[in-house]
Amino acid sequence: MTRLAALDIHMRRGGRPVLTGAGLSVTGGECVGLIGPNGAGKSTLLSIMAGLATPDGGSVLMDDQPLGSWTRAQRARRLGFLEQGADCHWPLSVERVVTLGRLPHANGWAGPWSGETAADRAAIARAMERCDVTALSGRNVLKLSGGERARVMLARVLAGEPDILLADEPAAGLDPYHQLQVMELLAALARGGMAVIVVLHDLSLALRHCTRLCLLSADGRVAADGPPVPLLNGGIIEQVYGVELLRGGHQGMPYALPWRRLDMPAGGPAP
Ligand SMILES: Nc1ncnc2c1ncn2[C@@H]1O[C@H](COP(=O)(O)OP(=O)(O)OP(=O)(O)O)[C@@H](O)[C@H]1O
Repeated sequence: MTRLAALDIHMRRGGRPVLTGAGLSVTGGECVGLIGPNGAGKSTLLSIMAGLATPDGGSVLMDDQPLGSWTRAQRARRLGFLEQGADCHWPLSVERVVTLGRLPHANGWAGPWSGETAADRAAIARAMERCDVTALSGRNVLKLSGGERARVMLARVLAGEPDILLADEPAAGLDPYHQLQVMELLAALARGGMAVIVVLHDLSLALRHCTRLCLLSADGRVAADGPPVPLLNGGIIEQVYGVELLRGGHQGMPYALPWRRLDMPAGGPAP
């Protein structure tokens, strides 16, 4: 069954149309890469699917029921949303920030850091380990590097053990090791049954780790939606981004590097 679906979404922002009939769905076991140029509406679509923005037209269904028919608490337990550039502005320890991710499960806690159950503590520890932030546990989150903080914010979402994860550029700002680690984690979560949608700008990460790609074009529509390799070979990605891609393969996996803007001469920029 489709776990989360956005159907025929229309949305205006700042007085102009951003999404013009976009649709996207995800089932358990899928890791869907949402790609497209800056401003195409990827974050807007994700926030609509998370129930944080109301579209001008179209609908969002969770388990085939309108998202609005689920209570806030039900949504919070099932839908994990990592917004673009998610951050924490309070001087809390890493462990406390991650613990906040358990709030949707806090049946009558006296406070956010008291009365956690063994299940809460296990989920917090697992999320921290998966995001490689266990060693940072006692550190003030405001004193971490940007990339460390990004991993803590992902751990906070995973601590809630959602069965749908919407992650907006979780690899942005991470070093190559942690980019791979985060993408391997998302792919593994999907293989374990989670429904994952991840916004990405790195096409090689998207090709390698996603089971499907959804390409939004600048006019706010879905230009293509399907398995990564045929999508890449079809040329639509290059057309929508306006770039030539340097394509290759390694160990049976494809990669694609932005090589040349299509509005530049074939030899590239003048020296
Ligand atoms: N609060 C807002 N008010 C006005 N316009 C907005 C607002 N939020 C987003 N927009 C506009 O909506 C369009 C889509 O923005 P969105 O953030 O969804 O794009 P995106 O595809 O995620 O881009 P990026 O790849 O740069 O993150 C952009 O043109 C943006 O300027």
